[in-house]
Amino acid sequence: MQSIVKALRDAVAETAATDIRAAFAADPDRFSRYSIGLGDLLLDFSKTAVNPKIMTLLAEAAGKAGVAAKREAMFAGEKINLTEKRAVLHTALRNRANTPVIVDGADVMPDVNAVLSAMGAFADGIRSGKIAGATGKKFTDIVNIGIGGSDLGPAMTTLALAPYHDGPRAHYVSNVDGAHIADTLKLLDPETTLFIIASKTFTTIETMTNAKSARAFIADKLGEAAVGHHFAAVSTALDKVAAFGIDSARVFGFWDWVGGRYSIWSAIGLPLMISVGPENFGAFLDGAYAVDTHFRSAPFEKNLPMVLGMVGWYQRNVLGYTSRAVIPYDQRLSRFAAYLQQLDMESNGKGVVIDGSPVDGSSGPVVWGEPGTNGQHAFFQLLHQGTDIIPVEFMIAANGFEPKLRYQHELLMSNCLAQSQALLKGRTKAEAKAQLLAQKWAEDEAEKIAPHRVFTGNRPSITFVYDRLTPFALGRLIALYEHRVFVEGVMFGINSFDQWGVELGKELATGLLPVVQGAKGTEGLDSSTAGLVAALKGRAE
Ligand SMILES: O=P(O)(O)OC[C@H]1O[C@H](O)[C@H](O)[C@@H](O)[C@@H]1O
Repeated sequence: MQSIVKALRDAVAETAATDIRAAFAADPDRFSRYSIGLGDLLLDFSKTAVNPKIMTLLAEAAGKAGVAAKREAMFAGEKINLTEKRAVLHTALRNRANTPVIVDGADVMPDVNAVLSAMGAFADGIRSGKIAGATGKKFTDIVNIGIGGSDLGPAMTTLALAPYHDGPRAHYVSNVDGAHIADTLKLLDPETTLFIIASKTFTTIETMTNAKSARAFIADKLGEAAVGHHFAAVSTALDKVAAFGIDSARVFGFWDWVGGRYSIWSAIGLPLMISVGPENFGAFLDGAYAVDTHFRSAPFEKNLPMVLGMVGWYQRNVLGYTSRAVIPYDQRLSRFAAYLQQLDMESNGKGVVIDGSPVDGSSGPVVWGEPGTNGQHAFFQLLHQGTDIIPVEFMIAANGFEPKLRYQHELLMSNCLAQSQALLKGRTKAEAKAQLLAQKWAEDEAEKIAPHRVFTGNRPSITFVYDRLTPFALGRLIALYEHRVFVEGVMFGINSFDQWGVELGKELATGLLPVVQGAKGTEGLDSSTAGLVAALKGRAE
């Protein structure tokens, strides 16, 4: 891969690829050349440092790394998650064609369909009031207790699809900090609250601890016998769920071939389904399926996940950009960056390639972001004038859900476009000075102040445009990013589907609990950790 990285670096230098402004000036067709679509979704990557030579080399790099063959291995259920010896089949969960998907000699689709229809029946029952609380009252609130992949997906999507929300209110408790569950329960009536305990492993300490607090909330107010009416669970570990005491009729399973951060399409999506109804949940799956089909069939230069992934890899590994900002101009996508942080950074933040040797070059970038326009009034300063180049990914719908507030949507759209335009265009010192002079600044002062008002420009961005944030559009957007992570992971040569990097901290926390509780001393700890334990103890009331 290093030879192609070198070829790309040479091409960047020879073609002055990072002078994106000049590329626009030289080519009036640049937008149509470097924007591609899928249905109403448009991906404009013309404001990145690509040109014909770079695109040819990126296609060659993808070919050399075997991206297409590895993609097919994933879809076919091969055990590409080698360190956990598992298949990677979140795509089977939205395989709307229902074609067989074989794992260990058996088709997984009958099980996938059975869980989906059980979820649908349960969601309908909760929504209609047919399934009610212990005192016969209809559920007005559901509380999902989960963390990581068992929280971020449903929490992000429930917020994103608020206009479709006609079921009970949905709340999400994830943090082991008692403040989270306490603040949530304060608002709720136990008689009308349903808890969904979501955990792939059903061992995660945060979730198990919050689940016990929720259990006490019901048992204390309504009695032990009421507990069964107020709990449901989602997990791959059905034996552990049974041990917790949740009735098997209210347990929705999934499988070890669904990674936590890829599980929104599984029963982990139950709170979303209860919120927006099974039909809208189906449309959400349809959107993802449309991307799956496209990813497998579209030619490289028209393939959205391929292009997004290869441009991302190029920006990270060839151009050396260390982070990327995801800025939806869509308030309802305000948790999208948090969701992508797990999807991308837990998948591609790795130090070794598949054979265990160190990554040659870089692996995944830091992913971060906040919705626009808010980000503009906070950290955009650094995006425009900071010393690091940070590629930005904008997203904007042509239509909101508030026709009476169309003017606000027009402001939103113009701000989104203005930001990518400003990043590209910049402002020269001469322009800055001329502006100051026009504002009647003295010549010598204008000369001194002008550098502060210079924008280098040529800062890359990608923009997504879509009709409206429907369930279908949301499913499509998430699946697009999932496959982008896949493409980049193949290019980095890593296993995107394990997460060993989260384990050490968990092990150490288990060891530190008795120290924090005072049952064990601080001997053997480094002096910082021992000092911090003492500082906390010294302040405990
Ligand atoms: O669903 P669970 O088994 O409770 O896991 C919840 C989360 O915690 C783990 O530490 C992993 O890092 C995540 O990938 C996972 O989504």
